[in-house]
Amino acid sequence: MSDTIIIADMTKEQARAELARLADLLNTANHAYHTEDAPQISDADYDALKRRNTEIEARFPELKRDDSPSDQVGAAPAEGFSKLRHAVSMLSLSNAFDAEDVEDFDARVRKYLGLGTDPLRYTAEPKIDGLSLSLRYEDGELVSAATRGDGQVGENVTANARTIDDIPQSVKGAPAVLEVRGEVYMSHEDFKALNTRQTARGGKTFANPRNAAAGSLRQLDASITRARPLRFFAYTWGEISEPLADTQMAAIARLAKMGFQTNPLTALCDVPADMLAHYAKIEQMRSQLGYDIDGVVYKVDDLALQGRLGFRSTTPRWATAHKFPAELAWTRLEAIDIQVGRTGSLSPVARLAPVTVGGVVVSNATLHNEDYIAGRDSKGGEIRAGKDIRIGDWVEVYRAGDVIPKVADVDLTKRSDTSEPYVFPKTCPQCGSDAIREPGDAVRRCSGGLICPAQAVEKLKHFVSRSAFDIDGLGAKQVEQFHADGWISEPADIFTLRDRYGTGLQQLKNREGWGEKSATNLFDAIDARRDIELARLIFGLGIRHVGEAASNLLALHYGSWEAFADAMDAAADPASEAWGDLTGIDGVGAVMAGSLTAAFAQDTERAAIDRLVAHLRVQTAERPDTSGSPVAGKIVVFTGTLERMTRAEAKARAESLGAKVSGSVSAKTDILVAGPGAGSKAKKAGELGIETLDEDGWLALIEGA
Ligand SMILES: NC(=O)c1ccc[n+]([C@@H]2O[C@H](COP(=O)([O-])OP(=O)(O)OC[C@H]3O[C@@H](n4cnc5c(N)ncnc54)[C@H](O)[C@@H]3O)[C@@H](O)[C@H]2O)c1
Ligand SMILES: [Zn+2]
Repeated sequence: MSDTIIIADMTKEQARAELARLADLLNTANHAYHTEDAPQISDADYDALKRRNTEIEARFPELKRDDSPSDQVGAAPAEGFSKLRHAVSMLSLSNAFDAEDVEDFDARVRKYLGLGTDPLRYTAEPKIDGLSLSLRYEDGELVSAATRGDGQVGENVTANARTIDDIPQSVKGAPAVLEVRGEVYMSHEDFKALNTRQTARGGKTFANPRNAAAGSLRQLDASITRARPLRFFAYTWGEISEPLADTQMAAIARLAKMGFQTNPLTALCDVPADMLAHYAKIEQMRSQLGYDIDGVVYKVDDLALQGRLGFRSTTPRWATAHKFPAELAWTRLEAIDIQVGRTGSLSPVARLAPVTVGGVVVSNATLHNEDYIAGRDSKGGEIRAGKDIRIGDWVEVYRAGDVIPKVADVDLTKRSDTSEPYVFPKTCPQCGSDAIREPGDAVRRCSGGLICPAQAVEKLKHFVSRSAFDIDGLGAKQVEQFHADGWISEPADIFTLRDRYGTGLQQLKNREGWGEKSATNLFDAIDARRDIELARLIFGLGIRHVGEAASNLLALHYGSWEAFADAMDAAADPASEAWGDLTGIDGVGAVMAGSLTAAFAQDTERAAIDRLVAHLRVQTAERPDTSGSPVAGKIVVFTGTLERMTRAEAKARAESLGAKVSGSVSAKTDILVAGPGAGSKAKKAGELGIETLDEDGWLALIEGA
């Protein structure tokens, strides 16, 4: 908005045109945010536009439009939902952005009430970044649930609300009519897991937990909402047949007693300084809460005073939202380090002059890969308007949810004339081997394999990780130490540690952090892992593309280490039957198969695997006992969208019940499980007369098995 006119200099005509432009922009933004759950601009930009609109209206009150954005709350209910009219409107909140705004709020309230300097109490509580929901209970039973909509009429989401664990179906000790209001939100952990699941099944991912919560609650099909882990905090109420209490604090305590979740960070404040102190405390805790908040809400505690203060057109006079500054900051990029991963990937990391972003000190940020640094996406398109990132640049850093900070922008006006574009290394900084970028891969990789110390350490860390060998007392830290001291350089070395260093325990015992007991425990824990499940061994090898789920599939398919290793050798020839058998496993594609056979065919890598296996007794993978399972031996195909489990979960569960999961429908197929959007497979199954179930039907079939 660099070319916008300063409000003080505006003519009436310019103001009229500007108000029209802002109404248009804000309308579009509201629709994208509230109706589509997919904002097109940042909240900070939206707030700035809205403020500008208010300021122009304040200077030219006669120009205020009938459809002024200042008089609007949210957006009208979306098509498809039935509508519910709120008995008491659901409004927005006025905003405060700094200490002065908070003091002004207190002064306004006092003036309105004619309180002078008499004591006045407020509550202060986190502003949850989700979407508001109104729950209506009649005689203690939940009868309806509605979103805010435009404040007067919301969307009927009763069936969806019933799927949320935090929302009681019935409450004891409530007034005959009780509308409980609060925020539906999604935790960071659940948000991440949801996006992972969505990616795995090719569904849409969400930009942030708020969008995910809104998109999940506002579903026409409640079974989708059920599959999404939503949560609810109660913080206010609508229509009530009798008062809950005399104060905000006591009313919330009563809701908590009825079984609603209420926020534990709610505090009573006697003066604005207390409010600011609580704000600072909450801001400090923000990154550890596990869910998104975007500010602190202050409310007059005395409900009689709330009643006297009442409402403006879109906001109560007795409350305000003190917003956190955007989680953005500018700082200097001091260096770019290259980290080498387990599979040799070279990952650039920005080393930053330390800066506080949203209450947390940040000194590193990810730069993803060389294209990202150059200002391009993986398809060669421009990002950041094509601006590249150079050492010495001033960069804008942001945090989204609780993930690693990222670099959003570069300030070219502060770039030094002598700076040069960053040259991404073409050799591995750890071992000097060529770093190669395969066509179609965004990542450059070290070709050094096991001679690369960085890859070796990462491989060792992976080897001892939870889903692999999971050796008690041998975590990432110990592995790094042992590797740095030359005690271990490959997994096989772990199993000779006792022979090499255990005599008298002198050496290990003398190391920092180790005593005789912990040393003995470590050796024993290592010995206990000489008996290992085939799936853990396959996963522990750390072969690229071969994850935990695939390792389980491979173990079940081949049964024993010998059979597996022989098959990998034979499958080196893509014309072989073994290759066909390998790629025929549902869940193993050609890319994974290629990666597996290459690892076995590569001499040094193969030798290291053989050295490891020589120390192990690999258990044969037992097919689970499936006698009595209704689907044992059946060939099952999944198609369409599954809403209550991921495809991988569905497959794993079916296999654990003795079914064979196949990727395509044929005359041999016994059951087709078809979710919404099932296409040709469902049609074919119909033609072949194959039993077809929906997801619920399938779950009912295997229930209790
Ligand atoms: N990026 C965009 O395009 C876009 C568009 C529209 C709105 N927005 C954003 O949405 C917000 C404006 O929407 P709004 O009208 O809902 O105002 P708001 O979010 O600033 O405040 C009102 C809402 O706060 C919520 N809330 C959370 N915790 C609360 C608590 N403890 N007590 C009381 N209320 C609590 C309630 O849902 C209430 O409806 C702004 O943050 C704005 O940036 C962004
Ligand atoms: Zn290397």
